[in-house]
Amino acid sequence: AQPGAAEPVPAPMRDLVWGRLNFLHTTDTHGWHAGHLQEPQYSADWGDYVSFAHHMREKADRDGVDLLLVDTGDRVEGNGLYDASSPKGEYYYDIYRQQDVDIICSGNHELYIASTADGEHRYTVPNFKENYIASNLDYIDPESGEKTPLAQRYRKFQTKNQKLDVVAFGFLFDFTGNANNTVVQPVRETVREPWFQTAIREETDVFVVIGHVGVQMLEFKIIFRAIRKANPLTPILFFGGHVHIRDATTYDARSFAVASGRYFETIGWMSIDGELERKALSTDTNFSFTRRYIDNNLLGLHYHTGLDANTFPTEHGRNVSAMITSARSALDLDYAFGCAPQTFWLSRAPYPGDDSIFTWLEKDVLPDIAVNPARADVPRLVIFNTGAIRFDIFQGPFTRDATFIVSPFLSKMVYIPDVPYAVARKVIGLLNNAGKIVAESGSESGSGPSFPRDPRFMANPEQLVIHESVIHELPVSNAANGGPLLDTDFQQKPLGDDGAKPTGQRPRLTEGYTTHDDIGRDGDDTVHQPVNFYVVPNCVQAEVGLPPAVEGKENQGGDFPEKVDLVFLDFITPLVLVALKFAGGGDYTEGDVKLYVEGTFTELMAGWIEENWPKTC
Ligand SMILES: O=c1ccn([C@@H]2O[C@H](COP(=O)(O)O)[C@@H](O)[C@H]2O)c(=O)[nH]1
Repeated sequence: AQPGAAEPVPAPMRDLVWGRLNFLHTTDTHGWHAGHLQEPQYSADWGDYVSFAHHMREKADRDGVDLLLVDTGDRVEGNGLYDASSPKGEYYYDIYRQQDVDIICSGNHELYIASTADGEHRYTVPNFKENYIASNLDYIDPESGEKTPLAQRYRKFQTKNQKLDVVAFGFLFDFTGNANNTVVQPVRETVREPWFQTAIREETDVFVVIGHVGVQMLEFKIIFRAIRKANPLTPILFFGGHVHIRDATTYDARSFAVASGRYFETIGWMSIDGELERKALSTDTNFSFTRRYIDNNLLGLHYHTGLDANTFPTEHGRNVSAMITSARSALDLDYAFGCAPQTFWLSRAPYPGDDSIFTWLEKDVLPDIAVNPARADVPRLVIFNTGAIRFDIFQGPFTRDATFIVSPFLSKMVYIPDVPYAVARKVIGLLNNAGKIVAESGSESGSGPSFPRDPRFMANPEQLVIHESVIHELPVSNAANGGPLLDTDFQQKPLGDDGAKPTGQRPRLTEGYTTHDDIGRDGDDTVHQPVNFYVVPNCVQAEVGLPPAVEGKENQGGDFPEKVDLVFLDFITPLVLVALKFAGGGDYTEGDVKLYVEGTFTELMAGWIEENWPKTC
């Protein structure tokens, strides 16, 4: 862990179940390779993961089984360690490559900006050579304009100890927001390609499909159906990501799919046991699959390896932690812009509400930063897509690191001047009910105006898959009160404890993930006190220079201006233009959209904090 990181706390644990073929999986790490310095349950760093993988590989070798490491993309954007340097990623590429990842692919965040995709092409692909797979992703060379696969389309290899044959693919969901130096082929087209049809007919013991794709998303189901059609009996293992949640499912009795969360809070575990050699394959062969979501917590990593603070760190792991420390220091990531007076939550507190980060933005920040001196007298509606905020703000120092953790994007505030208020006021509602509009407009069948991007992409990815708030009124288990662990609290062993302590001394539970996936409720390696999750809208809106809205009275005219400036983040421009059309505003185009304030939203927010929050805590 990094110097100053929160000390991990003991918690009740569930063991890992090893099989013949075992996997460790990371996804959507978004630059959090220093770990979560402020959260004890996720404070291990990439160096600790290097040590962990080393010990786990040694165990696999001792037991004659195999262990593979997988990463399913979105390694960048979302933390100062990647975002704070200029150019971005100056330290990240060398730190990330220290882990021996056996199968790796790209996420959408590697592709939003052309220079990030260039970085993937120039550094990560060569760093991981044949381990990098790009089944549906091409790169366009800036000099020659030539389009080539970003990496090989698939990989066939043998495992180290059992010499099992593996055919592996690496996919990205049908992403359309990529910069113009990459091409993402829709998955339904890729599975029809001759190379894919050849690959799925290779002789193999197991197929491994890794992808920056949620395990419940259509793209994985399409791939599953295509492979299964040609291979009725072969096990197919899926490793997914993108939607930032812990999740697992099966597509049939011989397949298993796991997604391992986000932000390096989770190291996913999957194992498969059974007679894997294809010569033994018959309709009677049964396989057993397990999954665990390992908290990225040093005590947990010690627990799963049977080691302690002295025996766990390897020299390589320590060196990687030191690389991260020196990068964080060179980037001055602990510099504090101000002191957050309270914690503001992204989805752990209801919106609107005093603890919601979006209420804070709407009431305090947006009215102050969305100011164009030349138009200061024009009332405005300022629309902000909630996906532009990525993480909570914790009470205490708000650092340079936190600016990128909270808001990593380069979005700027743009506007359309003098929009009739009667039209502009409808936009927020339309954006927040956009799915309905798409359906009602008939655009899915090709008629009527359509949203050029999936409108749900205005919110954070987890909001795409969790549609209702999850509110825990009471602790779910007796253990949640620090009471004795009962059988109903699953098969737990207290961390750092031989289980012999009197029940009164059991550790209290820390807050964290309590995952309920299609397999059950026993996936998390650590038993946590559950946290609430609140659904938030796609967009929120600050009204500046308008009379305070009175419920049901907006239509009464009088005090309301005839025209307003409609201000929004440039990321949602295509969606705002369509919403204006639906609102009866006619055909506004990109040509009507102008820059409203200089600087990125991230810079403006950091500036606001510097001016408005106390300098020290
Ligand atoms: O410039 C941007 C880019 C992205 N977003 C938001 O991020 C999510 C995508 O997050 P993933 O980590 O790729 O899943 C997207 O839906 C937007 O809400 C943004 O606001 N601005």
